[in-house]
Amino acid sequence: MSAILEVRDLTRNFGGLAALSDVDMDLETGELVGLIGPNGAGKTTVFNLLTGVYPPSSGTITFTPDDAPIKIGGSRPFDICRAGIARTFQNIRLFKDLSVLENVVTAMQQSQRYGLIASFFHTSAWYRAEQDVRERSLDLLRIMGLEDKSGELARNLSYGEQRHLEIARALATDPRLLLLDEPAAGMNPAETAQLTELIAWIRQNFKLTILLIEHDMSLVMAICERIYVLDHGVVIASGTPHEVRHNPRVIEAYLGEEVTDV
Ligand SMILES: Nc1ncnc2c1ncn2[C@@H]1O[C@H](COP(=O)(O)OP(=O)(O)OP(=O)(O)O)[C@@H](O)[C@H]1O
Repeated sequence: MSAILEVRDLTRNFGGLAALSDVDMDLETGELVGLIGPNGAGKTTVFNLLTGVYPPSSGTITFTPDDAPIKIGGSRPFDICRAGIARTFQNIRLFKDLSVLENVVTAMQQSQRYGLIASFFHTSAWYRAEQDVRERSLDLLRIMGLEDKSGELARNLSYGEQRHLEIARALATDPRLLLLDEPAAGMNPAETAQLTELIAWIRQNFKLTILLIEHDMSLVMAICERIYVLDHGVVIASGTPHEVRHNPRVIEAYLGEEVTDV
């Protein structure tokens, strides 16, 4: 295995607040890694820096999807997405007034390169490419269990279905590294169990590396090979689920009874 992501001394300040301080993190290609910590620990800020929402105050992020390392700290979100990092959001972000299928199609089109002339004159090559995007989008909806809903407006989906659609949109950009921000938030235990299996399946079949923020410990402990624990912007522990849930610093910081019970 080789490192697909190497984060060194990552720091982000908001005014006087150190949201992240000197964070180091390594992801091997193909790993499924959890990022946990109490509210306000800095988890989403890690995702925001990895996807270019904010530049780091200092530190480096090196993404190596293939052989050539890419320094992404400070790059634009669009370029980072093109390089192969996709994410979902804690607060679902969909085009609520587009159909389910159109939501995936628009995400997939972002990562397509049409020639200006082809898209302006709607050449036959353009039509073929559009058809291909539509078919691959339907395939993704099938995988996410949303095929029957492809014509529905996104706003009419249940909360759990909207979370599945977000993942389909992220997969549509053909990522190498997928960042999932609380994918099970708002789901009941049965939905969470189903999602847990789906995430493991996606990782395996799309040959993805996944970094997962999640408060639901049953999901984290079930599928993550390694876990990083943040508290007040600092990595206080990392290791296997077993190591992390028995780490006194972690228990004290936030997990307490919940993790020892898992
Ligand atoms: N754009 C911003 N401006 C100012 N402060 C911010 C900004 N983004 C995050 N913060 C602060 O940085 C800290 C870390 O926030 P972050 O959202 O990364 O935490 P989190 O671990 O994802 O929390 P939660 O589990 O509640 O989502 C918090 O104190 C938050 O208020």
